[in-house]
Amino acid sequence: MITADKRLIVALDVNSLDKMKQMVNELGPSVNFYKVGMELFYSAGEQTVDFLRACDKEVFLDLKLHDIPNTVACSVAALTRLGASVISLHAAGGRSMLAAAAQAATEASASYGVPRPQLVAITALTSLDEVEWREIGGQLPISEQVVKLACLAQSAGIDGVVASPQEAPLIREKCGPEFLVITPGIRPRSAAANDQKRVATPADAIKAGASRLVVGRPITAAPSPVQAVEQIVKAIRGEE
Ligand SMILES: O=c1ccn([C@@H]2O[C@H](COP(=O)(O)O)[C@@H](O)[C@H]2O)c(=O)[nH]1
Repeated sequence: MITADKRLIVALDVNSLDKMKQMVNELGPSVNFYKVGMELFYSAGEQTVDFLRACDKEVFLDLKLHDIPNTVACSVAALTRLGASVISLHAAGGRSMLAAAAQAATEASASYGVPRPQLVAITALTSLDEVEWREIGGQLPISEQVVKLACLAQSAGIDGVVASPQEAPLIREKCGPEFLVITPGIRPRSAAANDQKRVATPADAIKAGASRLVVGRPITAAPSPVQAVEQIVKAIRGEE
């Protein structure tokens, strides 16, 4: 079995604690970073994070917070207590919301005695193409808006963004090497795109400057999830 690579985050998009445990046990030591999203968190709650932390796995809590500054800041404080390494919120919430969230993460981690989670801002969902983007009022091309939101998030004290690998080079150029760029929309050549529109292969995403890749169905729906992980990790390491 291949050694785990922290650049791969597996999305646990299932609807029960049992299904989550089954996948985590099946993948064993080949994966050390998991994403808990809305489906799993709303189905099974905090126990999901507790289980993963007890297994010594890192957690990206992808709840995509988007509300007024006070509500998001209080939610970040509550989630910080759970011990996730990364928490997401929407860049479109604006500068005040982003700054309040960053401050809440710092204060809550100190008061709960847990490491400060990294906050990442959702830019434009990878399921959107230019047509749907314009339909919701997008004025700039997606890539320009993504970079604009990344710069806004960075200047408000946010640690990184979630974006498509297609925008990663532009974000790197503007936001520098330390800024976290997490990319979903990852599809190995043989995998179906499903509902994703702005996609790239694992190798191309790394070359484009992604810090971490989020991969769900190409692993969790594969005939052998372990083999799928092995292939993706090899691609991340440039060994394919
Ligand atoms: O823009 C975004 C933000 C988040 N996601 C999440 O990533 C995974 C992708 O799953 P796949 O099965 O590999 O498509 C999923 O949990 C989304 O909620 C995203 O896809 N795009």
